[in-house]
Amino acid sequence: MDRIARYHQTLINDTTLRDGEQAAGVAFTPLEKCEIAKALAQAGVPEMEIGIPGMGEAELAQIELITDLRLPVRLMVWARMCEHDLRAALCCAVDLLNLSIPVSDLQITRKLGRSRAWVLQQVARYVTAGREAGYAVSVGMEDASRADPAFLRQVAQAAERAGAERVRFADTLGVLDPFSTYERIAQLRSAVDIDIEIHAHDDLGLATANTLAALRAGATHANTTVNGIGERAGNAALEEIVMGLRHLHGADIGVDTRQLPAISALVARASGRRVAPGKSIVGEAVFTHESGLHVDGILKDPRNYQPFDPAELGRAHRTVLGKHSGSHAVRSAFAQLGLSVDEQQAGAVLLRVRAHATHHKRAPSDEELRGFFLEVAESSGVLS
Ligand SMILES: CC(=O)SCCNC(=O)CCNC(=O)[C@H](O)C(C)(C)COP(=O)(O)OP(=O)(O)OC[C@H]1O[C@@H](n2cnc3c(N)ncnc32)[C@H](O)[C@@H]1OP(=O)(O)O
Ligand SMILES: O=C(O)CCC(=O)C(=O)O
Repeated sequence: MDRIARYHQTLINDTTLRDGEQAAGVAFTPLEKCEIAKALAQAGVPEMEIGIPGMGEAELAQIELITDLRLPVRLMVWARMCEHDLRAALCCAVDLLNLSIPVSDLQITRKLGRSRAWVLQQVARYVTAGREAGYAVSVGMEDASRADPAFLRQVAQAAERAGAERVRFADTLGVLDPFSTYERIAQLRSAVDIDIEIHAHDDLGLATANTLAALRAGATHANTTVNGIGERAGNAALEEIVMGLRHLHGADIGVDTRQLPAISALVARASGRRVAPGKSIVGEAVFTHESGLHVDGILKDPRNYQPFDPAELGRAHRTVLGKHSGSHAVRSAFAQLGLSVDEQQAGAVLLRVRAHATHHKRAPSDEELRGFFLEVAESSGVLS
């Protein structure tokens, strides 16, 4: 299959409701979980990881509320490869079990106190058990990025032999870059025929870049979270992956991007994690322009300073006046207020705008701009 055709098959598995909720201090109410699941489904996200059954009754009840919604999406739950978690997971009416096991020598020995041979046995045993119970199974390879690549291949092959439909390559600590991600996923791709999901963390700010690199190398699924929330620095952001695939890889994966800002706001409210103004795609300020040359360019043709059309997100460009404004911006701002200023007056207003911005650290209001206009007009004798 050619590269473009493959990207069009890329599927999002959104884990806002599992890894997203693992962000320290985040705890969704059952209603919030349902609202987020509904919003994601409505936007066309095809698959979601919705919780951890092994956490007990309350989490199981929340999972059931979501499965009862009968959303047109595949649902997954996360479980360790142990009897306790498997038993709990088998209570869930979901399509997919993600059965997780650490695969780096460090975590196998220092966390589990086990051996590689034990890991391979667990994979065969738990994948078989999940399949026999009638579920599709993904094997979550925790800390895959720090694992010996040869052993990782063995784990993935054991998963495939036992009937798993997918392996999840977890860069648990966000320690890869796009080049190393590409190599690791390409190696895995040549070792198994089953689906490969990339789960990238953002500790070095590379989760989105690494996810896109993994997809280019042959991963079929991308694990994302809304606003990139998740453990520590978080995960690859849903909105970045969807827009990145569209604009960098020419692949539209069927997610309605106009719904992303509202979903971002919903998750920000429910998680208590505010979205930074400059957060790509969904940040409040990412289509707001102040700098003189940029505003001049935008006014002449928005494409001069437009990585993509904000209308794709149901958003629009906005210009504001501030310390870095130029005369075209000033004259345009006044024209919008129905006031006309000449070149010289624009220069005089600009000095006031700069002083105002430095002092108040915000753009002047319309009222304040009218005040500047009057001051400048008076001092230039227009109103005398
Ligand atoms: C990288 C990731 O994000 S993986 C997802 C992690 N998510 C979470 O931890 C959030 C939810 N977690 C929880 O609610 C709880 O931690 C539970 C319910 C999963 C487990 O709780 P508890 O049993 O009380 O113990 P605790 O949280 O300390 O778990 C540690 C145990 O799990 C074991 N363990 C860790 N990962 C695995 C695994 N993939 N397979 C089997 N056992 C595992 C540890 O070795 C340790 O076992 P030990 O007691 O024999 O030393
Ligand atoms: O094992 C998995 O499914 C991945 C778990 C996870 O969240 C991680 O490793 O960061």
